[in-house]
Parts: sequence; structure tokens; C-alpha cells
Amino acid sequence: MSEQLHGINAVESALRNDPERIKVVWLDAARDDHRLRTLAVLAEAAGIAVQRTSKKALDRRAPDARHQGVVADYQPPPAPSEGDLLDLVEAAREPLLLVLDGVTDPHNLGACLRTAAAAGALAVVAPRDRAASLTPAARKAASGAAERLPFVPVTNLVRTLEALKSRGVWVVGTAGDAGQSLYEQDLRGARAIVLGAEGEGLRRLTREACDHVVHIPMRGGVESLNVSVAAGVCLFEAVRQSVMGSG
Ligand SMILES: C[S@@+](CC[C@H](N)C(=O)[O-])C[C@H]1O[C@@H](n2cnc3c(N)ncnc32)[C@H](O)[C@@H]1O
Repeated sequence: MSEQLHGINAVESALRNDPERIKVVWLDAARDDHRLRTLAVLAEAAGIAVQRTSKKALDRRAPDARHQGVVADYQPPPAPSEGDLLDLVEAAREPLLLVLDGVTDPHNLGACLRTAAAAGALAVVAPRDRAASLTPAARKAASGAAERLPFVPVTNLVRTLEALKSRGVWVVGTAGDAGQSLYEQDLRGARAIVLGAEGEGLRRLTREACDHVVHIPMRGGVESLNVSVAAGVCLFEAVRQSVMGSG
């Protein structure tokens, strides 16, 4: 089923990575900025129909969305399977994975995808049920990363973590009440960093499946970080350690 993809970066990423999945691009006829002109050029070069229309008509296509003057009729690709994920992991030298244990806000999911792509992660993994999926809002928040980075919904997250562990991936969970600091944890090599849901954090069985659980030291009496901020801190600490060559 097609969906109404919106937002300049998300549509541009789909036009560059997946043009065959776009049927029509609607642009706000009243706007004439270079980013929208680039979208029109990319679409026309790929043989995709471009229609200029009113902001009101775009608002109707993407209600409640800050569409930035562009909406596209987009057929999302099938999600990669757990088998695809394990193949990717086996082919990679030192895979870095982000695992989200039930993040429900599509904006948080999108922000996590964007951060994971920027950190060079191989994929983002999440449970299929009771968690945010790759909706147009999540794609917009991902700002182009959702069309480049595999997002893998899985039926049983604990089973997937066990499958990753049996392939040499160390699983590092995160929780504010963990005894060990993130900065004492060796994050080099094959790693999956697991974050919990906005409200309840890591589920018990997920936490038990982790090889280590670490906290991010915080100041200022704040209870917890937003999940996408925590993802950024952890992923970029892993990047820092792999670049520096030591923990
Ligand atoms: C908004 S927090 C969830 C807070 C939740 N009340 C809890 O008890 O964990 C969402 C996720 O971000 C991560 N997180 C946020 N702050 C953290 C911290 N200081 N240390 C480690 N992880 C943190 C954890 O993965 C957490 O499950």
C-alpha cells in the first residue's frame, strides 16, 4: 500500500535511493526555493510525474504534518527480515547495531534512525508489535536516513538478541539505574546497543538478555534522557572508542 511521504529530506532521499517506489511528487506551487527545485529535477530525471498544487491540497494529503511544501506517493519497500539482518551481520567486520525495545513515538524512532545512520550503524532493530513503525512521520523525522539504513522489525526481540550473540555480537543494554558507567564499557568490535521505551525503559527479559547494562552519567537532577539523545550518546561513544582504538 502506498503512503504519503513528506518532508524535503525524506522525499529527496527516496528520490535518490528508491525512485522506482515513487509515483507522483506534489510540490507547493507558491514556493520557489532551490530545495524544491532540486526535488523537481530529480523526479523529472527519473520519469516521475511532478504536480504543482496549493498548500491546502498538500495539507489534505499529509494532515497534521509539517510537509515543507512536498508530498510524494511512495510505496515503501518490504521490511528486511531477521534472516536478512543476520546475513548483514555475518558479512560485516565490526557491526554496530541499535536495538529499540518498544519505542512508541514515531518522532523518536525517526531521530534514532537519523542518529544511527550518522554513527555508521549497520541497522536498527525493534519489536514488530507495540512499537513505532516506519510511518511517514518517522521517515520525516529520520530526515532521509530511513531510506538508507535497514530498519528490521522482529517478532521476538530476545530471540534476535540471542541470535546476534551467537554470531559474536556483544549486547549492551542501557538503563539509568545500571551500576556500570557507559564510559567504563568497552564498545569496540561487534556491538548491539539496546535502548528502552519512553515510559517503561528496558523490559525485564530484554535486560536479562544483555551481556552488560550501563548507565549514562547525568547531572542536574534529571531523571532520564530522551531515548534518541541516549542513543546518540551511546552510539557516538562506540564510534569514539573505535576511532581511538581503546575504551
Ligand atoms: C526516557 S528513557 C526511559 C526512562 C524510564 N523511566 C526508565 O526507567 O528507564 C528511554 C531510554 O533511554 C535510555 N536512557 C535514558 N537516560 C539514560 C541514562 N541516564 N542512562 C542510560 N540509559 C538511558 C534507556 O535505554 C531508557 O530505557
